[in-house]
Amino acid sequence: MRLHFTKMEGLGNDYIYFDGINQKIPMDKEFITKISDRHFGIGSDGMIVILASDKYDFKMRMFNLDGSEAMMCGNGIRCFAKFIYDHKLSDKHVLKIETKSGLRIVELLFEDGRCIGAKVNMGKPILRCKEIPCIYDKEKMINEAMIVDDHEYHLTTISMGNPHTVIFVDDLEILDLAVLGPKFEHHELFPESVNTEFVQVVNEQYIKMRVWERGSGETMACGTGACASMYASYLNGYTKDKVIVQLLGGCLEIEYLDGIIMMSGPAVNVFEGIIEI
Ligand SMILES: N[C@@H](CCC[C@H](N)C(=O)O)C(=O)O
Repeated sequence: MRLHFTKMEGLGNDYIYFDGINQKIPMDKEFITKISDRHFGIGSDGMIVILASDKYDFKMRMFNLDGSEAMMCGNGIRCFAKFIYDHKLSDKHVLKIETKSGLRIVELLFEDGRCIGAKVNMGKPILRCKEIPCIYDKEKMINEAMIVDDHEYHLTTISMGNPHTVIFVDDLEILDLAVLGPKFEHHELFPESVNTEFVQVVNEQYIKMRVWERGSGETMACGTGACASMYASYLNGYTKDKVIVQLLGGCLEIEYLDGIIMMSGPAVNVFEGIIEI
């Protein structure tokens, strides 16, 4: 069987995109890990499938590098919307997309008639530990001290449809994420695991972030993680309600407006191809 795919990236957070409306896409762990492998496969942080929705315009399913399915993907949903437009699956400039964490509304951004990115209504950040889920004896976890591997970290835990814990640090560059990331990813506080963001506040409108994603490891960027980091910075009084988040792969603009988080950023095609399976 031959499957058409498009490799796309949002700030270097790259996924393999399949039109699952006009072709039947396998969604098992073996297939996803194989095509995502950077030596033996196409190479990516995971896979995203475009599907028909009975409720909204389209439905997104998103899988991490290890084959686990996630509820939401911020960088992925911008590319998802660009894929729909570029492949003429719809000519709408505002799309209603069904995700595992509910409806997300995406407005395409254009330059010289070309779709270059999107602005996404990322919904309400969730702080209640039970809903994240996070096993903690208080209702919320905002700047709570935790000892992990003999070090004290202060955690602010938020769901953006998927779970995130945000840790403020003085210097991002000295962190050994390959060692530190898995300690949080597999911590007993997080029964469904967690994405961990390490954040350095530069000023009230500018933060830097590195991420250890559950199921994919360190990635160049994480859209939901940037939203969680912006909201954690705002809640802890470090920033205003609109910030630029600088990630390894570039910048996102994140705003907290009327209880909702809005995210704007690029979406880029890398290449298209056919894979024989
Ligand atoms: N890179 C993504 C998030 C992908 C899912 C995440 N690893 C999870 O399992 O929740 C983004 O841009 O938001």
